[in-house]
Amino acid sequence: MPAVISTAGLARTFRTKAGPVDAVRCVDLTVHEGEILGFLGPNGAGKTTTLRMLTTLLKPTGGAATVAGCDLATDPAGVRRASGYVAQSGGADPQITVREELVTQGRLYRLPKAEAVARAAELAEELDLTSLLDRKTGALSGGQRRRLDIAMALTHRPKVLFLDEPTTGLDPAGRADLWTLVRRLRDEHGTTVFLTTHYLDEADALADRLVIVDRGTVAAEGTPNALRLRHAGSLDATLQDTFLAITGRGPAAPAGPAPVAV
Ligand SMILES: Nc1ncnc2c1ncn2[C@@H]1O[C@H](COP(=O)(O)OP(=O)(O)OP(=O)(O)O)[C@@H](O)[C@H]1O
Repeated sequence: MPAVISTAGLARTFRTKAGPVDAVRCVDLTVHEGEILGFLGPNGAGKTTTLRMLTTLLKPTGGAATVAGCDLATDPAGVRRASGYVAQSGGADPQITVREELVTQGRLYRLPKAEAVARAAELAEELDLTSLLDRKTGALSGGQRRRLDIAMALTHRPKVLFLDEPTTGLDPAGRADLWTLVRRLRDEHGTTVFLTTHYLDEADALADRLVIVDRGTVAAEGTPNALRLRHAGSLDATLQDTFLAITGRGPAAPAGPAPVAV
C-alpha cells in the first residue's frame, strides 16, 4: 500500500521566555492509503503539535513530511487541498442552518452555487444529516454537530482526513455512531484517516494501527494486538496495560467530560 503520510525526523521547538520547549523532537511515521491510524500519547506528548504541523497550521522547525505526495515545506497549498481537518470544537453561527453551513463551505472552496448546493446534499446523505438540513446548527446534538464538522471537512473530497479527538464529549451512542461513520468513509471512499484520541477503547475499536508518542517521539507502533503481544506479553492484556508498559503513564486525560465505557 502506498504511503499517504510520511514524516522523517519531524520536529518543532517553541521559543519561550523560559527557554526552548521541544514539543516534538523527532517523529518518524508512515500512514498508508486507506488506513485508519490512531495517534495516542500521554498529556504533553506532542500529539496536537504534530497534527498542527501535518495540517500546515504550524511550521516544523526540523525534519520533513509529505501528505498525499505534497511536501509540507514546499507545497503547503497542495497539502491543504489533499486534507480535511476536523478540530476539536467546530461551530460557527448557531442561527444558520445545516444546509447553509454546508453550502457556504462549498462556496469557500470556490464551487459554483449549484455545485455547492448539490455537494451539500451529497455530503448530508453520506453523513446521515439529510433530515437535519433545515435545522439551525445551534440546535444540533453533540454527535450531529460532529457529523456536520466532518461533512464540512470532506467538501473538497480530501484523500486524508485528520480528526482531533473526534468523540470527546459525546455520549456512548454518539461515539459508536461516529466510529461506524468513520469506518464507512474509509471503506466506501478509501479515505485515509489520521485521528488523535484519548480513549483507548476508541483506538482499539477503530484504528487499524496505532502510533504511540511520548516526549515528542514515537515510542511504539503497530496494530493494537501486536502492541499487546510485544509490550504487555499477551493478547489478553488490556490496551491500558499495554499503554502503561510503553509510556509508564496513562493516556492523556480528555479535555471534555469523559463518557462512560461503551
Ligand atoms: N505554543 C507553545 N509554546 C510553548 N510550548 C508549547 C506550545 N504548544 C505546545 N507546547 C508544549 O509542547 C508540549 C507538547 O504539547 P502538545 O499540545 O503537542 O501535546 P499533546 O500530546 O497534544 O497533549 P494533550 O494530550 O495534553 O493535549 C507540551 O509540553 C506543551 O506544553
